[in-house]
Order: sequence, then structure tokens, then C-alpha cells
Amino acid sequence: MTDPVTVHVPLGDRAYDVRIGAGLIDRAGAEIAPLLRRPRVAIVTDETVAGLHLERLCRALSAGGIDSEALALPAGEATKSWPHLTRTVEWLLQQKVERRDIVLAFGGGVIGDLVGFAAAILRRGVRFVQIPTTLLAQVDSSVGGKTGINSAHGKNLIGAFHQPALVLADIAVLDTLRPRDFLAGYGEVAKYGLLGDAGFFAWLEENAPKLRDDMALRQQAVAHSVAMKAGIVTRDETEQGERALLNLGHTFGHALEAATGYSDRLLHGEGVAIGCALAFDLSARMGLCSQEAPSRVLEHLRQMGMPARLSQIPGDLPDDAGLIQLMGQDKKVVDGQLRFVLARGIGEAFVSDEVEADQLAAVLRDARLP
Ligand SMILES: NC(=O)c1ccc[n+]([C@@H]2O[C@H](COP(=O)([O-])OP(=O)(O)OC[C@H]3O[C@@H](n4cnc5c(N)ncnc54)[C@H](O)[C@@H]3O)[C@@H](O)[C@H]2O)c1
Ligand SMILES: O=C(O)C(=O)C[C@@H](O)[C@H](O)[C@H](O)COP(=O)(O)O
Ligand SMILES: [Zn+2]
Repeated sequence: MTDPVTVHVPLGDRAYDVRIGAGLIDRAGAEIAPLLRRPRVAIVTDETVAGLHLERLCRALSAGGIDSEALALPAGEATKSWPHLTRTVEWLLQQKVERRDIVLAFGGGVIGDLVGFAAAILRRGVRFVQIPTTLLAQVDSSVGGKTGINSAHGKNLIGAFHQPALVLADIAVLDTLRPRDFLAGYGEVAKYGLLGDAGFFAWLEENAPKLRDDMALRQQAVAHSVAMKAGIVTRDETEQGERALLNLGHTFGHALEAATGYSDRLLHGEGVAIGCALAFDLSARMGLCSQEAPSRVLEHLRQMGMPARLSQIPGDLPDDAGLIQLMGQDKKVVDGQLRFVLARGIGEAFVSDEVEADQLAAVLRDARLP
């Protein structure tokens, strides 16, 4: 057990804490009990997380005098869909979860997004606690209140803003992640440096390879990422402006996830990594930043063993027109016009609607090369 770090998200009557430390799951009862009106919770998780960590969570809740029931959904992005949303909401109703109860989302970003959305619509809104178990969910998806599911038309197209009442990020639970899932989550960590903190990116260039083994560095990386996200979300909760910077790499990434059918061919964080590389390439081609910036991004992703090019995605992809059509469903689109997060350098991202079709085509063409 390390001393937890707390990042507060000061959103008025929707304010909450993000607690970050090793061993927090074992303290879940004590951490959650003060939020409860009656000592019971409904847990929604996925089958992989249930097999590895559910018993421990239930024991910790029980030690705090809290009864629990759990629903385990299939693991993977395909679960962020209407059928599993329906199943979750119906199960929560069957459990007679009341408006003043708390639902626990115990898993990665898929569970957090789905369960957060279920909580947002159940009885027109019940509170929920995020217990994120992937690196991605700890640094990004559990914080900020974006919840939702995917559609064949695009990523996260059905959803709501619904802030959690508490986030408990047990960084030791990441030890059981598959290396590929750990690295995919790292895509979102690197994103924070790239979008707004050159010093953090330089720190990552030196320390990121050690995050898997060094708990103190891991805690620092998670806490720094969460603090950056909390700051942005506090200034712009519903993405009227600055929050769109958190979408760096996502216009490309989300289109690629839709193109690969939300399957294991491409994980969200991998799409973000490729998308960041493409966004920096596009920025350099438009003369917004020097060539050194995309070269550094590529070099770092390669050093970490992450994909950075379209040619690293297994199987066929749609042609450029097909990918651009998928980008047309991006939530940043205004009046039918695509908007991209571009950069003037590492840590200097901004939103632009001035990308020209031939520049975009050149980026996509080159990214298809091996
Ligand atoms: N709401 C937001 O702000 C936001 C931000 C970023 C990403 N997202 C969403 O998050 C999703 C991706 O999240 P993810 O990468 O966590 O994927 P995920 O939830 O599918 O988890 C990845 C895999 O890791 C397994 N897993 C989870 N915890 C584990 C553990 N401790 N040990 C072993 N295995 C474990 C899961 O079963 C799954 O197979 C995407 O749908 C993305 O759109 C949302
Ligand atoms: O919290 C945000 O805002 C983000 O954009 C974080 C992203 O990493 C995340 O993938 C988010 O779900 C994407 O948002 P969307 O609005 O493009 O679906
Ligand atoms: Zn993301």
C-alpha cells in the first residue's frame, strides 16, 4: 500500500476526488462507505476483471459493512453497445438500485463508459463510482464524466456527460494487464504531454519505459495525467472549447476504430497513438511546427513499442475517402466541417478547421507505407 495521492475535481455540486495509490481496492469499503445512504452497492465489471479481482473488491466492501451484487459482461470494445447497455440497465433495475444508491464501474474504459451511461439514464440519473483497472481508464476515461456507447456510425456517438461521485485508481491492479493493454493505455498518457506539457513529454521520454516496473514513477505519471485532465475538465466540462484538446489523435483514431469494427485489430489507445503521430505529421506539413516535432513523436512511440502508422494495423483498411467519411461523424465537426487538433510544437496543441483535403490525403498516403 502506497500513500494515495488525491486529485480534486472542483465541479461545484458535481465535485469529486480521484484517489490514486497502490492497494486502494483493499480500502474500497472505507473509501466508499461515506457516500452511501444504505450499505449496498451494485457492481458492473467485465469477465476478465471479475476473474482476477472481483473477490478482493467484494471482500474489501464487506469489511466496510457493504453488501454487493455483481454483473460481469464480456470483455472488449464490442461491449460498449446497445445490447449490453440494455442488459446492464435491466439488471440494475432488477437489483432495485434506487436513485440514492451507488453503482460501481469496476474495469477498464469500456466498463467505465458503459456503466457511467447506464447510471446517467437509470431513473434519470443515479450516482456511480469509477474503480478503473486499466492504465487508460486511470489516466483518462474514469475522470471527466464522458460516458457512452459506440454505433456502427462512429465512436461514442450515444452518451451523456455524467460525473462520477468518486474515482478509486489502484495502480497496483495494473500489474495483471496484458502488455498490449498497458501500452495502449500509455497512448493516452503520452497524449497529455503532446497536447499541453512539453516538460511532461520530456519526462516520459526518459521514464515511460520504467512505468511497468516502478510503482513510484507509475503513481507520478497517473497523478500528473489526472491533474492535467481535471484542470481541463474543470475549465470546460462539456467541451465548448479547451476540452477538445483531449481529443488530440482521436479524429484519426476513432475513424480507424470504426473501420476495424471495434475489434482487437486496433485498441483505442493504439488508435490514439497512431492518431497523434498523424496529427503531428499533418501539423508539420501545414508549416505549423518543425519536422523535429513529428520525428520526436514517432521515435518515442517506436521506443515504447507502440504502433504509429496505418500499415501497422493488421488487415485491410478503407481507402482515404472511406476514412475521411468516417471522420465526418466526429463530434468536433461544425457545419459539416472537420476540425482537427493540431500542434505548433510538442505541448502546444490547438483546434483547427483549416486542414485541406490534399494535405490530409498526403498524410494518410504516407502512413500506409511500411
Ligand atoms: N470517457 C472518456 O473520457 C474516455 C477516455 C479514453 C478512452 N475512453 C474509452 O475507453 C475504452 C478503452 O478502455 P480500455 O483501454 O481500458 O479498454 P478495456 O476496458 O476494453 O480494457 C482492456 C482489456 O483489459 C482487461 N482488463 C481490465 N483491467 C484489467 C486488469 N487489471 N488486469 C488484466 N486485464 C484487465 C479488460 O478485460 C480488457 O480485455 C474505449 O472505449 C475508449 O473509447 C473513454
Ligand atoms: O475526456 C475527453 O474529453 C476526451 O476527449 C478523452 C478521450 O481520450 C476519450 O477517448 C473520449 O471518450 C473521446 O471523446 P469523444 O467526445 O471524441 O467521443
Ligand atoms: Zn481517448
